[in-house]
Amino acid sequence: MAYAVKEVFKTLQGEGAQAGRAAVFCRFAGCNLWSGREQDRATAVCRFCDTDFIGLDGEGGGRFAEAGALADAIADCWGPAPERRFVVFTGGEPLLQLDHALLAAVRERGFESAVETNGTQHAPEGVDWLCVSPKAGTDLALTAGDELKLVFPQPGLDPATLEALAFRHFFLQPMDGPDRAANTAATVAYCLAHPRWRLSVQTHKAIGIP
Ligand SMILES: C[S@@+](CC[C@H](N)C(=O)[O-])C[C@H]1O[C@@H](n2cnc3c(N)ncnc32)[C@H](O)[C@@H]1O
Ligand SMILES: Nc1nc2[nH]cc(C(=O)O)c2c(=O)[nH]1
Ligand code: SF4
Ligand SMILES: [Mg+2]
Repeated sequence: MAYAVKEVFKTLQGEGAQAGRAAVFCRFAGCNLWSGREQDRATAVCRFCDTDFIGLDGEGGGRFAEAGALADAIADCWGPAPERRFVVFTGGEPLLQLDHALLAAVRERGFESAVETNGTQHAPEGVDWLCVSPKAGTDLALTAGDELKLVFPQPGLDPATLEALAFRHFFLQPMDGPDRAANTAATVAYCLAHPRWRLSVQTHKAIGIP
């Protein structure tokens, strides 16, 4: 299996329950809910995406012919530190490409793995930390995992409809964009009124790191 990767970079996980933890981010190219082209945004299923996931031209990006080669690139990006090795597979939609061979290859190199997914695709066995971020107008294939992280507010997707799902953590993350300040205030108010939900701030944006 070959992998199309936009970028591989090391930073701190900015979001959710693992926020603050050093991680290599492997960002796969492509998504099933938006082409990634600005001219298609208004008609896409997912219209608020904050990410460039088109092409292979980012830092550390490229086409990797097999799992071992991509896992080597991830390990090189992490560097020599032996403890708490952590890779976050994201995109684009990582579950269009992530497979058992790649999960096994990063585990062999000492990594815990996490996935950031829109939840519309099934996940291979062996993901250590599954973060599902549902999108309005889609059907969830993944209804269990470690954290559910809903971008808020999304017209047509009431958080209450997700509360019965089998996740350990329930986060609301303010939708970034022109209305970020108002969306943050609305998210704070929702968490205060519905304590099942916790606020996830995109801390990397707040402090200006990738
Ligand atoms: C770029 S997505 C890639 C992974 C996957 N396609 C997904 O949607 O979960 C990574 C995370 O950023 C979130 N996200 C995307 N655009 C956002 C925005 N404008 N404001 C806040 N979070 C956003 C997504 O919901 C997801 O949790
Ligand atoms: N620092 C940092 N944390 C993140 N957590 C999820 C991200 C993503 O784009 O999937 C992301 C990202 O792009 N940067
Ligand atoms: S599903 Fe994820 S990667 Fe795809 S457009 Fe939406 S936020 Fe971006
Ligand atoms: Mg991001």
